[in-house]
Amino acid sequence: MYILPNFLSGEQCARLIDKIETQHRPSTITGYNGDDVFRTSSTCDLSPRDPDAADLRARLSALSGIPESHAEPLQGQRYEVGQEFKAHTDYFEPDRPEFDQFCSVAGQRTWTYMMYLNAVDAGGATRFKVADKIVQPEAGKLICWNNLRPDGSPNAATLHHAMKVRKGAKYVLTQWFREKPWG
Ligand SMILES: O=C(O)CCC(=O)C(=O)O
Ligand SMILES: [Fe+2]
Repeated sequence: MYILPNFLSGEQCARLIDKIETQHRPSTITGYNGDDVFRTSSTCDLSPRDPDAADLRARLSALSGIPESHAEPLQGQRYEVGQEFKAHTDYFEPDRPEFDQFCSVAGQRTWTYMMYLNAVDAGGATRFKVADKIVQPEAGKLICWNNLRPDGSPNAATLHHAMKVRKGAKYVLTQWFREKPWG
């Protein structure tokens, strides 16, 4: 895992928080596991034509060396007090029925690039249980990791939990990349 503080400017963070605030829907998960409170946050789908989304896609592509065409649409997440996303991985489980539906065109998710847009008053850290690492939200901080091992198999050590916000709100932006071009 890599961490890059101050990847986004304060102005860009504020502008993106505004966009998430004006447009968000309840978050979903790709494989229902019977837990209705597994992911309680809201999600904002940013248009690929949004100037900030386009700028970040280009910057993250340059940083990662992954072609822009492999980028999923940029997503914002918003957590209120008590909201969380329990321990999960970002790759799609190869043995689950939804695998073909989600991976048939663009393939598996490879790298996750996640940007924190604000510091949270209390709570809201991202805990990597297997890697035994806790990352604290900080405005503009980028964290990234590869969801796959060198041989292309899913890396279970990327398991992570967006812990409950205890005070204030939390906003993040996530850019996921795929093995093949998106759409
Ligand atoms: O909000 C976080 O700290 C993590 C979010 C996350 O893991 C996800 O959206 O896949
Ligand atoms: Fe995640």
